[in-house]
Amino acid sequence: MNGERGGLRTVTLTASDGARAEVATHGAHVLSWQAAGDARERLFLSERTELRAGVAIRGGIPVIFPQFATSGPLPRHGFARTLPWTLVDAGATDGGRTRATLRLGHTEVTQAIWPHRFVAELTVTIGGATLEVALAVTNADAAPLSFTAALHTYLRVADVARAALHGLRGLRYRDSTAGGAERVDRDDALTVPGEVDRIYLDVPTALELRDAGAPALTVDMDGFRDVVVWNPGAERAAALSDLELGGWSRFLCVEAAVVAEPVVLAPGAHWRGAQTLTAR
Ligand SMILES: O=P(O)(O)OC[C@H]1O[C@@H](O)[C@H](O)[C@@H](O)[C@@H]1O
Repeated sequence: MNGERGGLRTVTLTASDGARAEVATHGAHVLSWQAAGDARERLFLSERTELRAGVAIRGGIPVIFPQFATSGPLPRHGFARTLPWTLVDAGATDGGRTRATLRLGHTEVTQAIWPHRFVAELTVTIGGATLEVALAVTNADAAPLSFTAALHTYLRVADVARAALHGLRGLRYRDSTAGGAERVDRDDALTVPGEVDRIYLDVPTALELRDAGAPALTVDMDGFRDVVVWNPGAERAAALSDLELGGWSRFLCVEAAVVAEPVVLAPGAHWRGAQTLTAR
C-alpha cells in the first residue's frame, strides 16, 4: 500500500499475520517494523528527523552504500541513503510472508562522484516475528568495483543504559572512539555507559539484544562479515540537531556491515548480504 510520511513516499507492508513495516522509497529506508501479534514498535525513529528528499533520516534502517562512514572520498556513509530508489516489486511470498524490493542504479549524479555502473536492490521481507532486510549489488560495469556497506539499524530500547548486547565476547573490534585501535572484547555483554562506536570484525554468530523494557531481539547476519555497534552517548548526541532531547537513550544501532575488507566485484559479479531481526 502506497502512502506518504513527511515529504516522502512510503510503502506499507502488512503480512496476513499482522506483521507490519513501512519503507520510504527515499534511501529504501525502513522507517518502522512491528512483529506479528505485538504492537510494539521495534525501530527507533527520531522525532526531529527531517523526512525530505536529499536528507539522511535519523533512525529506522539507513542503507549505507557504497562507502561506510568517511572511509573514502564520498559523502559520509555514501549516497544510497539520500537518493530516491524505485519500488520494483511488492507482494506476498510463497511462504506467506510479505515483501517489497526497491532498486537503485547508477545515474549521472552517482557517476559524477563514483564512476561505476551498478544495480543495488534492497528487499524487505516481513512475517511472524521476523524482519529480513537484504542488500544485493551487481557490478554492471566492464571494470571491477569495490564498496563497503551497512544496514545501519536503529534498534529501539526502553533505556540504553539498561540494555545489553550478547554474542560479541572474544571478538576483535576497532574502537572508533579511540582512533580505530584494535581490541578484543572480553565482556560477557556489551553495555552502553556512554559513547560506543565499534566495528566488530568477522562476527560468526547471531547477536541478542536484551532490553530491560521489552522482550529480547536477535540479529542474524548472512553475507555481512562485520557488525558496527553505535550509540553517541549524551554528550555527542547534543550536537546532533536531528535527534530529540534524550533520544540517544532510546536506541542502540546494531549494523550488519562489510567494512574491514571492501567487497570487490568482477564485471557482472553479484554480492548479497542480509540481516534478520527476530522478536523473541
Ligand atoms: O550521523 P551519521 O552520518 O548518520 O552517522 C552516525 C554514526 O554511524 C555509525 O555507523 C558510525 O560508526 C559513527 O561513527 C557515526 O557517528
